Amino acid sequence: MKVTVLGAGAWGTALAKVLAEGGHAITLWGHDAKRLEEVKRSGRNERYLPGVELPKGWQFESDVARAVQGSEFVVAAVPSKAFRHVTSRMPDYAGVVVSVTKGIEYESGLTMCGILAETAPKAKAAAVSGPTFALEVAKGIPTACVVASRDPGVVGASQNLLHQPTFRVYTSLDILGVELGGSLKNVIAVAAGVCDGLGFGDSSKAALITRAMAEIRRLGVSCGAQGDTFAGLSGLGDLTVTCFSRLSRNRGFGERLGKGEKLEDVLGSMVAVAEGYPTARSAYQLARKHNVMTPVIDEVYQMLYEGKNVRQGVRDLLARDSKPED
Ligand SMILES: NC(=O)c1ccc[n+]([C@@H]2O[C@H](COP(=O)([O-])OP(=O)(O)OC[C@H]3O[C@@H](n4cnc5c(N)ncnc54)[C@H](O)[C@@H]3O)[C@@H](O)[C@H]2O)c1
Ligand SMILES: O=P(O)(O)OC[C@H](O)CO
Repeated sequence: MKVTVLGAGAWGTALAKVLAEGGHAITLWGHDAKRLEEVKRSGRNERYLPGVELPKGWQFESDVARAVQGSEFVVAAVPSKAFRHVTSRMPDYAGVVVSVTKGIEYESGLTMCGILAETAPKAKAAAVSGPTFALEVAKGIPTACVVASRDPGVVGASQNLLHQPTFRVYTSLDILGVELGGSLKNVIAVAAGVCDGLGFGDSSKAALITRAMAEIRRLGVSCGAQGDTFAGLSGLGDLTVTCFSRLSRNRGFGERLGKGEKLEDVLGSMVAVAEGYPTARSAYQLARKHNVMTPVIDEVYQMLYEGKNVRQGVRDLLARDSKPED
């Protein structure tokens, strides 16, 4: 198959490698032509995937419309803040677009496939999520993910495309649930990182994850997703790995805040995207819109957008009224 990958960061490059190893012809698009040229020249993407040798024979393209022309599949792996802009440059594309971006647009409350329906209405949308760190996937370390679409034909074709010996792909028809699971876990991972930065223990984190799972499910179901989806790879799977892994940018972001670094300094020094930062604001707004109780998301939002002290945030979470576990 001819596959275009939009996004030459860690995840786009890692998936392009997986797909190339599966025998597909890759065109890689990146918004930074100079960096793309460097990847082409060196056969590596050292900035985002250090030490990983890339397969040969890829096409490199810095124009979106040209990049997607003639491709049966597009994998969209750009940061959520750029998703609307990038996909609006392929308005007539009518093949399958698999979004692997995790986020919720603040202005519209839409997930990436919701945006795609506006920017590329002829495209057939699918979304991937699950416990998948780019560096691990690029090194062939086994994992599994879920691909979702409302169209069973699209979901089957996307599964066939992505499934590789060390990259196991399950299917789902709950595209909203899969997208929300992958997006909301990033906000919780920031909270998990704060716990690490404050020197809390594994028990603290397990308690946080379990209670956060309840609120992700509540919010997701209120938005129209299926509750069971959040017990799967895009919910429990992705939440667990992101909250515990040393590789997670979102967890690491929270850890630095927990250790007392200033938000502006942390944001200013990050090379890679931490989607939990913008998603905290979108999720907080979504929870208000649907009138859903989201105590962990609310605390993360207040720490990131209202200057709340991280220790006070933890104290307030623990001081909430006693209640039954539901
Ligand atoms: N890295 C992972 O392990 C992983 C796994 C699953 C999902 N994701 C998701 O994939 C998406 C992309 O993440 P990533 O890890 O590849 O990010 P990254 O930080 O590694 O790379 C970001 C890429 O986006 C580019 N970029 C920055 N601003 C842009 C703009 N305005 N327009 C277009 N491109 C722009 C950068 O040049 C870079 O190539 C995120 O939503 C992330 O949550 C990442
Ligand atoms: O490094 P993070 O925190 O962006 O997480 C990457 C992936 O979403 C993990 O599945």
